[in-house]
Amino acid sequence: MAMNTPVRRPGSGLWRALRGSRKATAGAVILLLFAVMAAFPGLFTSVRDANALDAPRLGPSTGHLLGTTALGQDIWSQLIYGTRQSLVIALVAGFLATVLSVLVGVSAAYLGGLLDDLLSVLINVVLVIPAFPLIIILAKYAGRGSLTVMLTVLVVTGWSYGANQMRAQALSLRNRDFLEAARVRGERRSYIIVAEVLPTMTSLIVANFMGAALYSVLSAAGLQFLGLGDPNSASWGTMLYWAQNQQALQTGSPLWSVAPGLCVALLGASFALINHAFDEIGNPALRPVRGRRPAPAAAALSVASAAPTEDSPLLQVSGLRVAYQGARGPVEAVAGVDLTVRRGQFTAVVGESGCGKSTLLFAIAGLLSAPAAVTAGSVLFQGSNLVTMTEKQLNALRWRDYSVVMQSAMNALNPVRTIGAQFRDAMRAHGEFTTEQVRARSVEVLELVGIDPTHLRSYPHQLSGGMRQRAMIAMALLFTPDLVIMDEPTSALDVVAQRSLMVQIKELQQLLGFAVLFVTHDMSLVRHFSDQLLVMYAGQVAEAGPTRTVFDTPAHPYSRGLLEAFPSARGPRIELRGIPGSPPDLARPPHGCRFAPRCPVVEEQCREHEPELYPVGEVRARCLLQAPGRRTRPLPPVEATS
Ligand SMILES: Nc1ncnc2c1ncn2[C@@H]1O[C@H](COP(=O)(O)OP(=O)(O)OP(=O)(O)O)[C@@H](O)[C@H]1O
Repeated sequence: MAMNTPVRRPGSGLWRALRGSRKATAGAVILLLFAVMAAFPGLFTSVRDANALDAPRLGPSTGHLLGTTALGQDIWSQLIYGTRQSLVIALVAGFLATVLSVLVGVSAAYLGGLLDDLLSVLINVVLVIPAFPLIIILAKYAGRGSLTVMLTVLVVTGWSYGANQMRAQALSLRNRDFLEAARVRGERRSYIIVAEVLPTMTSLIVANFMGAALYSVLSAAGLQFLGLGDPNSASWGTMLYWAQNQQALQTGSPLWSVAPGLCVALLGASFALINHAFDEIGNPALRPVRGRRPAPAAAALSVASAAPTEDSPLLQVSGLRVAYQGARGPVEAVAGVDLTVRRGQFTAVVGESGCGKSTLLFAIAGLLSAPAAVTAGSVLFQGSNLVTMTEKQLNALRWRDYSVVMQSAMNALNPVRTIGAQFRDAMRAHGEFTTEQVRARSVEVLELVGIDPTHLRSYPHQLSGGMRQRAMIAMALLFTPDLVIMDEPTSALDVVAQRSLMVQIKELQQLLGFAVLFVTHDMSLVRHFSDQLLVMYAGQVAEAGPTRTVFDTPAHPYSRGLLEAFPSARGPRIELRGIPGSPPDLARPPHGCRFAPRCPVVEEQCREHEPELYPVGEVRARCLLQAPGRRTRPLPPVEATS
């Protein structure tokens, strides 16, 4: 079963996020004020009848705060009494349109098949019809004046946009592990939709309600202004209609027009603000993140780019340090890593969870986002320092010269776009290509990874996990880059699919000649595929060297511990031991050797002195037992892998 990133469940987190949002607070305050006005108009005006007459066209005074209309009605009172109808239209039409959106969108996505096709066509047809002319026609022929007709018209024209969003969201949820688990548990379909799917869509549903309410308040005011509502009703739109009818602006009564217009705008703004706040909570990509690509530290900037020569390495990482700024101070997840990758070389980075592998990869790919930042060191790729590049410069290189394959293809592929459309986007982001060129290249790379090109028309959920990951690899090869960076691309697959994908990556690498930087916590996976191995522990390189040598004669007790933690398919049976304890808290790494608290061969000196990377034959190991001038004691070969 595929492991996917967790889905936001509603709960205290959602409300905490809302309380912290200035947009949501401002919107809620305005909405609350209008709600109080609608419920208790007597608190705001002493006039009991908004149609009571006084002298016409009076200016603002203490008796008539905003003056009077052409008939002599008090404008302020009309405004207060008009709040109720405008708010009721917004809330009722918004609610009904949202219910319809959820029903259609979620049913289409979850039930699939012919029903999905039919409902999708319906949604798209309603979406492309220009809404306002349709509203005018419907309102005119359905009968002018009735509030029920107005509400019906607003709901009929206002549900389709939301339904499209609901369908997309439900589609992306459909294959999530927790829904799969609910199906396996034998839960009924309707129960899964109500109890499992809908709660995860809370923020989207509320955002949609706010959007539909905004649409209703503006459309209702527009219809009433055009005279398609009840001209005797108390509402802001009707006030606008009469003000326009009696030429308020031209006859010296501007407040008659401006005041209801302002109220419509304010109520609309309150819905828009809350809507946007929910959008930001549901979609973190919308949040304004300052320092999304953090400025590199001065130490990093000081490393100049070097002109590449014939035999200079493809990638040269030197003294790289990356820290996450947390509430308890910085957490150094990458603490001075050196790494060299040559053209066509397969380099594997291994280590336990939390030792800094992914952070290292993200730093190399220029994909770090706040609170992580490179604090020192350089990443020379083809001679240019990626650390000091701007986002624009990185974008020009990324995908053309180096590409990145993420851990879970289900999350990296857009669930509502076909594979072909996503390939096309990736190509067109890097140059001008005709439709034929895009198609030809897409077919070519899909065939390279062994997927039938007809799947260019498939959506991600129509492919198996292995096929999705292969499609991601095909996308990474669109421009035949020199380096492909892979972050545990096989972790969501079963062992058979894992092995077949690894074989395929190796074959492609040999065919096309690109280098691979591959992160995994499973050493056995890369044994037969990688040329060099980088064993990471607590943000540092524990051991680095040719894969074969590290497997045969590990020079660091941690490498040895990792090797002893998995069984060998061949060779004698041995007891699997693993490594006792867990990696240290990187906010407070231990003094001396970071591995000392777990090391089976620890000595007193290890707790006092921090080891460097010492050369041991073909490899380098960060172990004081291997330090020149100290005791050199190669660890015995690991039986299980011999
Ligand atoms: N957002 C964050 N804020 C603070 N610290 C973080 C954050 N993300 C990661 N870290 C720290 O960085 C360390 C390294 O994390 P990283 O994800 O790079 O490890 P990893 O080896 O790739 O683990 P895994 O195999 O589980 O992905 C973690 O142990 C944690 O202390």
